[in-house]
Amino acid sequence: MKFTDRLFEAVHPIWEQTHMHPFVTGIGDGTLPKESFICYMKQDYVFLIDYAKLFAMGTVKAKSLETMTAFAGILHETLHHEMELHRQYAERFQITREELENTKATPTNLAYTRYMLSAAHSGSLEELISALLPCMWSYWEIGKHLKHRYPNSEIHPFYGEWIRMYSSEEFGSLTKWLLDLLDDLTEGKSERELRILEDHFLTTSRFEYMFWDMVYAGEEWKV
Ligand SMILES: Cc1ncc(C[n+]2csc(CCO)c2C)c(N)n1
Repeated sequence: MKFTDRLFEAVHPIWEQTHMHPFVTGIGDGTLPKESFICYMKQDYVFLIDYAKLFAMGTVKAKSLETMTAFAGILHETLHHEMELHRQYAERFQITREELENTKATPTNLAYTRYMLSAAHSGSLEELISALLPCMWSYWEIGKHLKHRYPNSEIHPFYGEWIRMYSSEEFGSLTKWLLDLLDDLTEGKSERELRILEDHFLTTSRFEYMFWDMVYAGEEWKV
């Protein structure tokens, strides 16, 4: 069994709940209040600034020029393509780039990015990939799920663009590349090592769920 098949089985209950989360279903059926979505976009923008650094660290830890080039490509894609989606949504609400960039990350957002950056700093390339993988894989799954469950969601005047981006073949092939790389890197690894990777993967999968929940609840610093 491929290591990523094992991860897919283990994460199934978390993803089932994620797909049913009211924030996610609200994007799908178009009922999510726009203010909630904008709050998510702002938190996600500062999340992506930190997250992009993981790809930069991937270029440093890569063991071949091919892998190094691929990580540099995803880094570019995130900064120029994915974050452009956020900048465009913000523009529709007259939110300036400066305001977007200066969004104060919530406790959950910070905990999530710090967890990944810490695993990436102190761990192997496999650890780095296992920690960052749910971010890409879960969005690809959500994009496909929403497109299938809500057939008109792709053409929704506000949320359609979001769904088209995350269900796109382009995002799918980036995720598949990462899955193949992790399967390659984990071949022949001991059960003890695999368990550490699975633990990173499940922890950040739970953080993905918490990110949706945090923007739905409107989490803020209390003092
Ligand atoms: C909390 C959160 N989790 C996942 C993504 C999705 N995402 C982030 S980077 C990347 C790959 C290439 O840009 C993808 C799919 C997000 N935006 N925010």
